[in-house]
This record gives sequence, structure tokens and C-alpha cells, in this order.
Amino acid sequence: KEAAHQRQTMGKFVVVGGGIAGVTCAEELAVSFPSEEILLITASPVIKAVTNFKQVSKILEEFDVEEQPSTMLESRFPNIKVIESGLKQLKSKEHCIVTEDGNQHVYEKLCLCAGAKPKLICEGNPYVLGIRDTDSAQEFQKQLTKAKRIMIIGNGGIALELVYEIEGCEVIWAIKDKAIGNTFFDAGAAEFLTSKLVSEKPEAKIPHKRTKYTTEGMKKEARSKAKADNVGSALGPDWHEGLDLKGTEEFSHKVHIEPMCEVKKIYLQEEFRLLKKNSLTFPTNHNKSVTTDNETWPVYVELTNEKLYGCDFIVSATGVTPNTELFLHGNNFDVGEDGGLKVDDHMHTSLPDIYAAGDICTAAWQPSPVWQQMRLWTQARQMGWYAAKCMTAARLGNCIDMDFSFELFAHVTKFFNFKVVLLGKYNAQGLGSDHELMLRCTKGQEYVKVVMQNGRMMGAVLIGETDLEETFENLILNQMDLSPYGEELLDPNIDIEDYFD
Ligand SMILES: Cc1cc2nc3c(=O)[nH]c(=O)nc-3n(C[C@H](O)[C@H](O)[C@H](O)COP(=O)(O)OP(=O)(O)OC[C@H]3O[C@@H](n4cnc5c(N)ncnc54)[C@H](O)[C@@H]3O)c2cc1C
Ligand SMILES: NC(=O)C1=CN([C@@H]2O[C@H](COP(=O)(O)OP(=O)(O)OC[C@H]3O[C@@H](n4cnc5c(N)ncnc54)[C@H](O)[C@@H]3O)[C@@H](O)[C@H]2O)C=CC1
Repeated sequence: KEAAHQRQTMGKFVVVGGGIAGVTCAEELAVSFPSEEILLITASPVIKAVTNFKQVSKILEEFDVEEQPSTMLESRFPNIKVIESGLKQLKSKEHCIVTEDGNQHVYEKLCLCAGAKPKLICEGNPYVLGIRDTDSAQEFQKQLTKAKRIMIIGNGGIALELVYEIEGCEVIWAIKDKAIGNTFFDAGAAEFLTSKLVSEKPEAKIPHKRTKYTTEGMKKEARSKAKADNVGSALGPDWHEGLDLKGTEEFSHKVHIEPMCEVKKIYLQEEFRLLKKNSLTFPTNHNKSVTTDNETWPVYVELTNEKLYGCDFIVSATGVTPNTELFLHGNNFDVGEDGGLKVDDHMHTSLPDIYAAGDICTAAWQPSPVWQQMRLWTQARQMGWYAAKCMTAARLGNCIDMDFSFELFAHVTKFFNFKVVLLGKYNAQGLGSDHELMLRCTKGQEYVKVVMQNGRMMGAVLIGETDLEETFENLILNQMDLSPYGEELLDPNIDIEDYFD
């Protein structure tokens, strides 16, 4: 009784954010404390729900993601109360938050899951678009239907997906690196994939073997309400499936890569006219020579390699910045170099009773040698779930070990219509020169790369239907000495699963 009274005066479990991290956290708290009300405060009326969750192997997981009206969450979990209002102020010393509707909520424990926003190359320029949520994706699609040429800046997940999906529009893709997809691949894998950009896009798509994004069950009114708010949660896998990413022209792919360069300056049409410089035509395979473009474009981009191109608009797919600004105001959080709220191995921030999970946080614990943080859907789910477990343990005075999912980095996705599995230190991140690579590649079919250190497997990139993920996951986790097997490890004639049974 006393504990209940204390809770009454201390407040409740409060979660901020209706993305995957926040919703998973609230759901787990609701299960742990069925007789308590869990508050979920979110700026958007639609929430992200994980459905059809399937543990594929020890760590790899697959699930669908549905965008749903928040009432659906409340009916599934009657002890979750969703407040559709942005958080305005956090008063950490008073254990209290103020929402935009003017209400104050006292919390006992708070979990911040407010996600991240696109880090744009040029904030405020109407011709520079970022893609984060359903509304920004729709705005992009709308602009694309009128476009003949666009420029994509960035070399990560969004850029990789866009260059493959866009049709009927010239795409100039400017990347800082030598090879495409630097956040996911090395140059070898990039070369394997690049061939897909020049060939025709295959009609039949492979069946989904990864997280799927769906808006099934979403009421129309909820969507239009979300539009007004302008703070939706991040899109995720297959976000482009329902969107027709077609420009004005009739061709399939037309992508030109400008490697090792950045944006030097962006000019609006009038500024460009006064500049009295020439812009370039789209370089084609037949016409590699530089010629002057006679078309007039709404915007022009000068690259650091001195090339100047006109285009209809620019997509800045240049990473994300955690949404921390509002929370930092008046609160002395420790912040990571990437701008996220630092969390320890219990997802706890530097301030009492405040936890954080998903894109907003920076993992500041000593990680397993084969795990790294990446702002991904799977990690948002794992962190949200584990944060709830830690909040529960703290309330009950229990100890809790770090969740197993943080033992090994594991990500399944799809790029250029290939299944892609990334495990551990898949790009030898942080291993210095003290490592070896083993490769197996069949052009157009599969690419297998294994990162070895002292005879142990540290990471792997598996592109295509390799069926190696489970065995490699085990080999990385158990750190078995594989030196006796040498090259046989990747011999396609040896059934590796039987080998290590
Ligand atoms: C185009 C795109 C494609 C992607 N594809 C993949 C993929 O294929 N695979 C993958 O693993 N990941 C992918 N990601 C990344 C993945 O979507 C994110 O890592 C993940 O969704 C982050 O979840 P989150 O819950 O931390 O944040 P978010 O989903 O951003 O949710 C944040 C929530 O906080 C709310 N909020 C924000 N500010 C406030 C406030 N002041 N008050 C109240 N509420 C607030 C928002 O409304 C939102 O509900 C993709 C991302 C993008 C943008
Ligand atoms: N299939 C998947 O797993 C996908 C995951 N995502 C996730 O969504 C989030 C957002 O995606 P992205 O914006 O693609 O981020 P990202 O972090 O994947 O990639 C950002 C890219 O921009 C480049 N960059 C940064 N600043 C730049 C600058 N000033 N000029 C030129 N290039 C610059 C970086 O080198 C990097 O290549 C990420 O967390 C990403 O992991 C997105 C799409 C697909």
C-alpha cells in the first residue's frame, strides 16, 4: 500500500515518442505492470507497431512494421494511455514534463525515444529535400513526378535505395567516397552491386526476407491529422513500396556517379544566371565528354570537383541528427559526439530516472567486440524493449544483465533487390590493419565476405541467397578458432552447416 501511495505521488512510467523504440518500450512496460497506467506521449497521432515478429536465428530478427492510429495501441494494451501532444519542456530536477497542450506530467521513470531528424546539407533551402517520415516521402514523390533530373547527396541507406528505385529521371549521385554505399559496404561489394545500376531492373522482385513496412489498418483521418503536425516517426524498410518513384521521362535507370566530392555551393536559378558560368549535361555512356547544358534548371549544384550541374531538386540523404535539442534545454545531459543522449549499459542517461532508446541515444557502454550502434529499426526495437526491462528492474530493485541482442551486430535488409545480411564487424570497423578478408563472389548472384582476426570470424557481409547467416552468426558468437579450415570455410562445394553441426 505504501509503495502504491509513493508511486501516486512520484508519478508513472512515461515514454516519449511513438516510433518503434517508444512503442516497444511502452508495450513491454504495460506487460510488466498490467495494473498501472503507462503514458506514451507522442507528437504524431500515428504510432509504429511491430507485427509478425519472428526470431530468424539467435540474433537476426524479421518483423513487419505497421503505422497505426494510436487508438489501436490503446485497445491492444488497455493500460497504455497515449497523449497526442508534443513534449514542450523537460524539468528533470522536478521529475516532470510539460506537453504542448499545457499539461504537466510527473514521472517516476521516463524513457526518451524522440528519434532523429535528417541532417541536411543546406537547412532552409526549398530545393533541398530530406526523407524521414511518410509526409516527407510523399513530398519527395510529388516533386519527382515533375522532375527530369535530380541530384542525390550522400552514400548511405537512403541514397542506395533511391538510386535503384527511381525511374524516368536522371540521377546525379554525388558521394564523398570512392565506392557506393560506404556505410554498408566495402569497394568489392559496391562493385558487385554497381553492375545492377547499369543493367535493366528485373521485373520479378525477390520475396521479402526482411522487415516490411506497411500502413495496413491505418485510418485515413489519422494520416491527414499527422500531416498537420509535421513530426512523424522515421520510415523504415520498404517505405518506397507504395510510392511510385517515377520522373517525367520514359527510361528506367539513368544514374551518374560523381565520386570523391562534396557540395561546394548551391545556386538558385537567378544566382546562377548572374554567375555567368556553364553547367554540364548529364554524362551518358556514349557521351563521357563534358558538354555545356543549354537547359534552365530551378537549382544548380557546384561540387568540390568543380563540376556544376543543374537539376530540379536535391535530395540530402546525409545521415541523421538525434532529436535532443528540446531535452537539453535546462537539463545537463551527457551528449555523445554524434549528438545523441549518452546511455549506459542499462539504457540510462546521465540524469536520474531518465532512460533513452532508439535513434535519439548514443550507446556509451563498452560494447561487445562485434557490436556497434547504427541507427536502425532493429536496434530501435531492441533498445526500446531492453530499456523497459531495465526500468522494470530498477523499480523492483532487481539486477539485470545486458540483453543478448547487443552481443552481435546483425542486420538484414535489401539493396538493389538483393538480400543483404551484415554481421559483426562486417567492414572490419575498428580492427585496424590486423585482419584478413576472405571472399567468394559469383557475379550477379552472390557476394560473400568474411572478416577474420587471429583465426576468428569477426564479421561478414552476405549478399544474395547465401543461406550462410545462421552458421556465420554462430561462428562469430562462439569465436571458434577457424584457422585449421582455411579457405575451405568459403568453399561452395562444402556444406558448411554440416561441418559445424
Ligand atoms: C527513409 C528511411 C528508410 C529506413 N530504412 C530502414 C531499413 O531498411 N532498416 C532499418 O533497420 N532501419 C531503417 N531506417 C531507420 C529506422 O527507421 C530508424 O532507425 C528507426 O525507425 C528509429 O526509431 P525511433 O523510434 O528511435 O525514432 P522515430 O521513428 O523517429 O520516432 C520518434 C518519435 O518521437 C516523436 N517525437 C519527436 N519529437 C517529439 C516531441 N518533442 N514530443 C513528443 N514526441 C516527439 C515522433 O513523433 C515519433 O513518433 C530508415 C529510416 C528512413 C528515414
Ligand atoms: N536498408 C536500411 O537498412 C536503411 C537504413 N536507413 C537508415 O536511415 C537513416 C538515414 O539514412 P541516410 O540519410 O542514408 O544516413 P546514413 O547514415 O546511412 O548515410 C549518410 C551518408 O551521407 C554521407 N554524408 C554525410 N555528410 C555528408 C555531406 N556533408 N556531404 C556528402 N555526404 C555526406 C555519409 O558519408 C554517408 O554516406 C540511417 O540511420 C540509415 O542507417 C535508411 C535507409 C535504408
